[in-house]
Amino acid sequence: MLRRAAKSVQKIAEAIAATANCNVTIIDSNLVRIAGTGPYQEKIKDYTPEGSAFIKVLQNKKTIVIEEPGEEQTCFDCSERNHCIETYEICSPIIWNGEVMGVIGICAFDEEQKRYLQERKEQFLNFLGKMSQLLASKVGEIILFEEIETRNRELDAVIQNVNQGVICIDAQGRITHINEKAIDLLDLNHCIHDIKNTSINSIWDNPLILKAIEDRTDYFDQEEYYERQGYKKGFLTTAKIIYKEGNIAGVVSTFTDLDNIQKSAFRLREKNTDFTFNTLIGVSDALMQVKNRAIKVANFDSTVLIVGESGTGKEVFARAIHNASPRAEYPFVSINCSAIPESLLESELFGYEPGAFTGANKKGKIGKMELANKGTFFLDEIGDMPLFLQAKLLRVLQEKRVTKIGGLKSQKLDIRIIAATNKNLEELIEKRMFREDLYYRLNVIPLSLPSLDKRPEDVLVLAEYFLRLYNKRFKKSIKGFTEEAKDFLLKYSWPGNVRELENIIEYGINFAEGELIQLGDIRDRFRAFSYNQTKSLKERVKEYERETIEKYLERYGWSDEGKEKAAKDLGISRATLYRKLSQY
Ligand SMILES: Nc1ncnc2c1ncn2[C@@H]1O[C@H](COP(=O)(O)OP(=O)(O)OP(=O)(O)O)[C@@H](O)[C@H]1O
Repeated sequence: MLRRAAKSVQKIAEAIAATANCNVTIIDSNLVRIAGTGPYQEKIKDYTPEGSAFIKVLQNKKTIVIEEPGEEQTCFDCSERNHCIETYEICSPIIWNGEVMGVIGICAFDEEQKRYLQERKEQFLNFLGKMSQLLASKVGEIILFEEIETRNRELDAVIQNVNQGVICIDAQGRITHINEKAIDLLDLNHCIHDIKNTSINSIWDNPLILKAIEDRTDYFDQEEYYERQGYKKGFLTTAKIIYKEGNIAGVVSTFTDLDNIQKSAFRLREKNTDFTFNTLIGVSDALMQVKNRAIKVANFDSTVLIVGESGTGKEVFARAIHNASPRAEYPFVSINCSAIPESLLESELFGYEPGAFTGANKKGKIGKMELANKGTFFLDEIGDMPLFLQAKLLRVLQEKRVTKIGGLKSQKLDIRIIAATNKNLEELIEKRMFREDLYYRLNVIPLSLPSLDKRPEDVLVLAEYFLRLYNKRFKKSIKGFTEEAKDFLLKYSWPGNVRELENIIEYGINFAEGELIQLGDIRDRFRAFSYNQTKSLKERVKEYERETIEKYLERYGWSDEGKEKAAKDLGISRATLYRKLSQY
């Protein structure tokens, strides 16, 4: 420690030497001479003689006075005993935090100096004790300062390298720290004046960091919008107040680009459901025609309305369109209008401000439409949207702005809309259950997905595709299907379309024991096929489906939770279950 403060230690040694009119030497706890005056100056950095009195001072943490150097017992072990040039010496330990960090020695080299020290021995003992304390605290201070400097540099490196904007202000709102990322995010790169020490107000109108001071409250993950000279950006901000003795000393604010959060949230969420036109399987003309149309429209922002029976692939088409569009880097957010209770659908779509209604989350909520900003918003089962929301949705689509429930300010929206339904919207319009104006707004590019029974060429191609998919997922290596099983798959009417086919292949892979999936491995899934000969296949499947759903709901209960469990066990989405419930 003494070595780290060597320059200051030498200065203190010289000051003591001048006062005492003698020479001074200071050694550290490793017996290395750190400072010295007179003959000891040239011995700085050398080790002190072996067995010298310094070792005893270090060991015993006590001052030693050597009246007759070389003659006293203290000197008997010293390697320099016979060549000692000193005539008198006082050695005192330097103690810091209870540890000896070194020894300070005042030495006389002639009789005059000896007498001078001897006569003022008590005074010098006292003086040396004080000097040791001073030295210890000085060294401690230097080391503390060095450590603070190192921590500051580390902190600065962290602040500069985090992928978030960081701004620190003092209690008066003056910027004390701002990192490069913040400068980038706030578009301040071309600012000529130094931003540090200026008021935050001069670059940011009404920022959350100042609100934290006003409200004496920390803010966590708040949405905030920055606007300056035509440049606009949305952030997710956290502001933390720093207190000193109960008073606000400053605030540290960290903020992240809302766009990036959406992108990464989207990446995390969507990783496993990355559908592209390449993963849209099918060779039939009927499918290829819609696929080609979809590929053509993917590049443009036009609204798409996908119509098709349940399980025909409406959602995968929507995802493929999104992934092939310039919006692919941004979120694909979907909402199923029939799976969410009417009362919640509005807040799911538009979000709400803090305290908008009783029972609402205190922090408010971002609506799904806003979450989809810059990306694609998929409105599934649009035919099930209640009329009052249809009117609101229409307004949002017309104005391209959304207002949260309980909010006053509207937010600009840049989203592409893809809607889907398995209902006949024209019929719903006639029954006054769907707004005609909304229908025309959505039906810009209609895509009609053919049901699987209209494209038998796709059945085996899809079956092979799902076989590969689930082989990989379940680490199996089933090679294919027996002729009998293939024949059966081709004859079946597929009321549940591709989803049903997928479920059956997954089921078959679970039960197959040989290299090929046999009819016996999957027949159980078509139990309706084997009885009630007077009914058509479709009717029998429906009957079986109804019975199965009923059985599961009897088991789990008809509550929302029960329905969720039943849907999970049955391998269908909650939306499909609700639809089937109303159908049956
Ligand atoms: N052409 C296809 N290629 C590969 N997989 C497909 C295809 N069509 C549908 N699927 C699969 O079938 C299942 C059902 O598809 P999807 O959910 O898109 O249907 P949907 O029409 O939206 O159904 P619902 O109306 O019930 O919501 C999904 O697991 C999907 O992966």
